[in-house]
Amino acid sequence: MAGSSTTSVASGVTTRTNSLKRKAATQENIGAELQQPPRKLAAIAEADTNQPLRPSKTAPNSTNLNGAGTGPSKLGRGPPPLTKPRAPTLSTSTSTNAVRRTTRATSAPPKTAPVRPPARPMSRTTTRPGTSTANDERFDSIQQQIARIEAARAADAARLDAELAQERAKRSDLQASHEALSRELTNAKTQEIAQRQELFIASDELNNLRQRHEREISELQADLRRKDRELRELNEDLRICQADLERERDTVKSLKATIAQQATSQLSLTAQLGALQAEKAAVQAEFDRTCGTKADLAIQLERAHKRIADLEREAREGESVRRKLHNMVQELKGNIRVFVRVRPVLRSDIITTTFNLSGGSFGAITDGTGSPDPEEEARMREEAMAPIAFPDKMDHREIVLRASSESATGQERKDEWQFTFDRVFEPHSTQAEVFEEISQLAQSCTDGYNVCVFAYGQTGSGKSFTMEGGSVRSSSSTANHVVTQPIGQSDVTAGMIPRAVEQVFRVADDLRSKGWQYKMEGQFLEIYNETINDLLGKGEFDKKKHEIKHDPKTGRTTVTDVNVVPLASATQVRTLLAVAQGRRTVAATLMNERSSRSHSVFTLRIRGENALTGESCEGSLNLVDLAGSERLEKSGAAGDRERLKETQNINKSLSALGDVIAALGEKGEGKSDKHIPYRNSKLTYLLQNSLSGNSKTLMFLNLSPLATHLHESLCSLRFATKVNNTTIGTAKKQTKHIP
Ligand SMILES: Nc1ncnc2c1ncn2[C@@H]1O[C@H](COP(=O)(O)OP(=O)(O)OP(=O)(O)O)[C@@H](O)[C@H]1O
Repeated sequence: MAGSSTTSVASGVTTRTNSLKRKAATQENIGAELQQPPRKLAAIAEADTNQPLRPSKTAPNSTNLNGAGTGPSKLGRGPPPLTKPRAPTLSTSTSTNAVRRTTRATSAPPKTAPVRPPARPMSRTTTRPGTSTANDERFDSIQQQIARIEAARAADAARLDAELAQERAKRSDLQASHEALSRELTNAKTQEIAQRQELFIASDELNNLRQRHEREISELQADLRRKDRELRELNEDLRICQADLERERDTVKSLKATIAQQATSQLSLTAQLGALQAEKAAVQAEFDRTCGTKADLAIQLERAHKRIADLEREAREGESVRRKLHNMVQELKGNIRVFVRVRPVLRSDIITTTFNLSGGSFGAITDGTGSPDPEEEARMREEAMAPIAFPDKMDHREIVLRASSESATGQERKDEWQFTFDRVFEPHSTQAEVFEEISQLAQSCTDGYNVCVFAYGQTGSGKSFTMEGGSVRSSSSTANHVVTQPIGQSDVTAGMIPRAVEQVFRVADDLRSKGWQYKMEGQFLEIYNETINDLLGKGEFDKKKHEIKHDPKTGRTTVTDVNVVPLASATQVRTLLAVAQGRRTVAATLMNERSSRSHSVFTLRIRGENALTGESCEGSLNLVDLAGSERLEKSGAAGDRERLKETQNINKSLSALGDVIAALGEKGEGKSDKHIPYRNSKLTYLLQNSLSGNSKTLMFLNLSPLATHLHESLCSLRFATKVNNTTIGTAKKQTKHIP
C-alpha cells in the first residue's frame, strides 16, 4: 500500500494525500474490527467457559434446552404440546420439576428419570363409587404419558449430549481459528504500524517537497517580476532610443539644411571679406593719420593739466577770499545775533488750557469716545494761542505781540508790542529751515572762530527741541540709547547740535581736498545748582569738583577733570549726545513735565592745519541749552525747597548772563574800563571766551505761543532785544602760520 501511495505522490501530491488519509482511515476501521472478537464466537466461548447451559428464565414452559430464546430450538424438537388437561396438583409440580431436572441435565450426564410413585389420591375416600374406575384409567393414561415423556426426554438428552459434544468440537475449532485470526490480526496491526510510519515519513517528505516547491514557486515568481520589470525598462529604453533616433534624424535633416545655407552664406561672406579687406586698408591709412595727431594731443593734455593745477590754486585762493568775505558779512551783522522761534501749539497745551478753562474737565475737546474732535481741537488751538503776528513776510525779522485789557475806567485797552530781530521763525518753521540760517555760523569754527549758540526761553518753550531735536530728546531718557545713524531725510526733528556737528565734519571733509586736516574733540557739561557735572564722565553727579580755567595767552578755556573725547565722526558725536542726555538732570515742574533744570553746554573744539598753505587754525563751537527762564511764582517751585533752590540758581545765572551782555555792550560803546562780571555765575565764567568780543554769538529766543504765557514771552522778548542791541566787539579769527 505504501508503494502505491508513493507512486500516487508523483502524479498528484494533494489528491494523493487525501486518498492516503482515506485509506489509512479504512485500515484503522479494519484493524478495529479485527481487534473485536467475533461476536458469535465470544458468546459461545463465554457460555462455554463461564456457565453451564441453562434454559432461559424468560420461557419457563419452554422445552428449549439451550435457553436461546422463545422460538423453536435448533437442538430439540420438544415434545408436542399436551392435548389433555393435567391434574392440577401434578401438572404444576411436574412441570416445575421437569424444568428443574432439564436444567440440571444440561450440566450433568443424563440420568434416567426416577419414576416417582404416583401420588396418593387424596380424595379417594371421598370419591364417589361411580367415578373411581374412570379416574384409574385416567391415571394410567397419565402415567403412560409421563413414561412416554420421560422416554422422549431421555432420547432428547442423549441427542443433546451428542449435539453438545459436536458444539464443543466446533468451539475448539472456532477457538483455533480465532487464535489464528488473532495472530493474523496482530500481524496486520504490526504491518499497519509499519505502513503508518511509512505514511508519516511519506507525509513529511511530502511536506518538505511542498515547502520546497512553494519556495521554488515564489522564487520563480520574483524572478518573473524582475524579468517583467527589466522588460518594461528595456521597452522604455527602446522607446527613448527610438525618440532619440527620431530627433537625431530631425537634427541630421536640419543640419543638412544648415549646411546648405552655410554654403550659400559662405559665398556671400567671401564677398564681404573682400569688401572688408578693402575697408581695412582705408582704416589703416586713417590710423596712420591719427597717430600723427596723437602726439599733438599729448602736448595739449599736458597743457590742460597745468591749467587745472592753476585753477585749483586759484580756487584755494578764492576759498580764502570767500571765507574773509563771509566772516566780514557775519561781523557786519553784529556780534550777538538773536533769532526768535515760536513753537507750535501742542495737543498737550490744548488739553491743559481746556482743562483749566473748563474747571478740570477733558470732555470739552473729546468726542465722547476719548479721541479729539478735529474741529473742536482747531477751535481750542486758536483759543489757546496768544495774539502773535509775524508782519514781515519778506525778511522774517519782526514779531508783534498784542493784548487787550480793561483800563481802570472800564475801557478796553489794546496793547501792541513790536520787536525786530535778526530772524524770526514762525511756529511752522522746520528744524532744517532754522539750521540753514546758522549753518554759516557753525562753519566759522572751521575757519578758527569761537562760536557760541545758546537757547534762551521759559520752560517748555522749545529750547531743547531746537538745540537737540525731537528724536534725540525723546530717546535720551535711556542712558544706554545709542544714536548711530547720521541725520537723514527721515530725521526731520534733529536739532541744531547734531546738525551743526555734522556740518562741521562735512566742511572739514570738503576742505581736505584743499589741504586742510582737522582734529576734533568734544566735551559735554551740565551746570546744575551752580555745580559743574561732566555728562560724558563716569563718576556720580555733584561729587567731583570741576574748576574752570582760562588761558589768557591762547584764549582757551578748560575745565578740570572732565572727559574730552576725540571725535572721529559726526555719528560718534550723536552717540555721545544721546549718552549725555541720559545723564542730564531732569526734574518735574508744573511748567513742563520734562523740564530741564540745568544748563547744558556742548563744546566742540577743532584744530586744523593746511600742509599746502602752511596755515593753522583753532576754533570752538559752544552749543548751550539754558534752563527755563520762568519766574519763581510761575514755576510752582515756591513750595518745594529743592525746586526753589534750582529756580533761584537758574534765575541767578540767567540774570548774570544778562549782566555780562549788558556790560559787554557798554564796553563796546566806549567804556573800555567797564568790568565784565563773568564770575557772577558758573555759566558766564565758562562762556567767558565765547561771549567776549573775540567770538561769534547767537542767541535763540524760544517763545511759547500760548496766551497764558504771553507775559513770560514779553519779558523774554525784552531781554532778547537788549542782547540784540549789544555790540560786543569784532570777532577775531585764531589763525597763525606754521613756522
Ligand atoms: N518747533 C517745535 N515743533 C514741535 N514741537 C515742539 C517744537 N518746539 C518744542 N516742541 C515741543 O514742546 C515741548 C517742550 O519743548 P522743550 O522740551 O524743547 O522745551 P524747553 O524749553 O527745552 O523746556 P525746558 O526748559 O524744561 O528744557 C516738547 O514736547 C517739544 O517736543
